Amino acid sequence: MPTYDWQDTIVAIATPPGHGSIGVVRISGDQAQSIGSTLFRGRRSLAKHPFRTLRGTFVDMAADETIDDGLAVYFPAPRSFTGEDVVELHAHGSPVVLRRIVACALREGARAARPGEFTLRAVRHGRLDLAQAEGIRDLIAAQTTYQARLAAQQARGALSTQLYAFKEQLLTTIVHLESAVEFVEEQLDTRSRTALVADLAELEAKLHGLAATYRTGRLVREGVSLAIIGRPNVGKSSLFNALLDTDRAIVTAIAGTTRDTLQETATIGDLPVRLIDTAGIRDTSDIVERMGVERSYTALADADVVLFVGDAAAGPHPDEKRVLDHLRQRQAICVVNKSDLVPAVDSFQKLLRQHHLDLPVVGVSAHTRAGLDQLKATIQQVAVGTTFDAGHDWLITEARHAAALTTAAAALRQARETLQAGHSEEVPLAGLHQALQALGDITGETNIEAIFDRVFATFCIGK
Ligand SMILES: Nc1nc2c(c(=O)[nH]1)N(C=O)[C@@H](CNc1ccc(C(=O)N[C@@H](CCC(=O)O)C(=O)O)cc1)CN2
Ligand SMILES: Nc1nc2c(ncn2[C@@H]2O[C@H](COP(=O)(O)OP(=O)(O)OP(=O)(O)O)[C@@H](O)[C@H]2O)c(=O)[nH]1
Ligand SMILES: [Mg+2]
Repeated sequence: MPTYDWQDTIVAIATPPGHGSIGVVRISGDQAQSIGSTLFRGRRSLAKHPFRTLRGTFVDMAADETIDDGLAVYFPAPRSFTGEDVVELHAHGSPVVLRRIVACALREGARAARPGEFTLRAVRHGRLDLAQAEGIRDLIAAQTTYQARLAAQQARGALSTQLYAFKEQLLTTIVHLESAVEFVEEQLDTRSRTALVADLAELEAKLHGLAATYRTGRLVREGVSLAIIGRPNVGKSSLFNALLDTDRAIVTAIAGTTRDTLQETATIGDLPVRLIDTAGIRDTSDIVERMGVERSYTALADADVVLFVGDAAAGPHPDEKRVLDHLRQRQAICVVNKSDLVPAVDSFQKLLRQHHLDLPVVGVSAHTRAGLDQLKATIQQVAVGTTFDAGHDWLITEARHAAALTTAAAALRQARETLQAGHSEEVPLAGLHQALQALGDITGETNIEAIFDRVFATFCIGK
């Protein structure tokens, strides 16, 4: 566990690695201004012009050489992102230049920042809570607009505000019970016990409800894997390309074209999706094709959602039976491709009924793109259910939060049951304090270094 050396002045490149039009080096801590002023030479001094974008040059004192020319900004504490003195140096986006500026700052007494350390300091100085910090991290990592929106709301405190309301409610109950413990004449009568029990049951249901959104929230965060399975030549690779909007996979009229699985990521609706194209499933003596077919079965087994593709022109085929046997108890969709040639949704519905499978069937054409929108909507529905955008105020996207909410709800239940059973107030109080602590863990109020270490290890350096 690293001990936090809060006195150090830290430095890091804040922009992504690689060549760009500009690049930013950020310095935070007591010495930020003096180190920044040593490095940056302009007509106007940083110290005397806070919050101003100043023009000047970056110099390497030891080599007595100008490194680059650029801009610098000084944010005096506590009016900065970290709540400490911060200096930003905006140079050209050359990794060589940026690394050299960092090296100069290190020589002047700064220390290289660890992952997430700027944000950690913002939390430490009360500029953000832990859940907001995680929101910033998730915003940076977001792959879909929906993920970004959710993460930005969390960064602005949307989750923290809800938790705050829960904690207030818990505290009111705690105060009520504590005073019954303190003053014997304020013993709880049966009526107020009943009212408290009802309040706790309501709060417990809310916590459970919020924790339960993680099922969907996890998918929003991690995405779903989607395997495209079917007989050779039904148009799996064509469908893969159509869903990706590229010519990623090779398509030919020859059955057995795809030999190995291919993976690409895409966004379907609001979901990040990992699409997997597979080799057509059939008996074959070709050793390469046979290995491909084995991989198709593995992809079929591992996928969150299976697209079972049939050929409308060819109609249902006896060989399809072996694939259908793998679709029981699975999240799957029957896709009838080549529907531009002949409509065949009915005959595939019949095939499924014969095998006692109840799957949605969607007719599409990878060629004309007809039915693709309906297919995408069906994928989203099968993956996350109908609840996706139906009335969630909020989605929990973080396992840590879901676990803490579940712990809190369990502690509340214990408190409620002991209160109801007529135990003395100390017993339910212990549960209530436990619940309060679990909710506090989410926003980092409890300041447990172990939690901080785990969370901030998932940040990038310079953030
Ligand atoms: N150049 C730059 N852009 C950035 C950041 C940054 O650090 N630098 N951010 C970092 O992730 C985000 C913005 N976050 C920030 C939050 C607070 C303050 C800040 O200095 N707040 C002062 C107000 C300063 C003023 O308005 O005069 C304060 O609230 O007191 C700056 C950036 C996104 N864009
Ligand atoms: N008319 C029509 N033809 C299609 C459609 N989709 C694919 N095809 C044709 O079907 C043939 C096979 O397409 P692929 O996408 O390679 O089929 P596949 O299922 O990946 O085949 P394997 O990789 O061999 O398993 C090609 O000639 C495609 O042009 C469609 O929607 N309509
Ligand atoms: Mg193929």
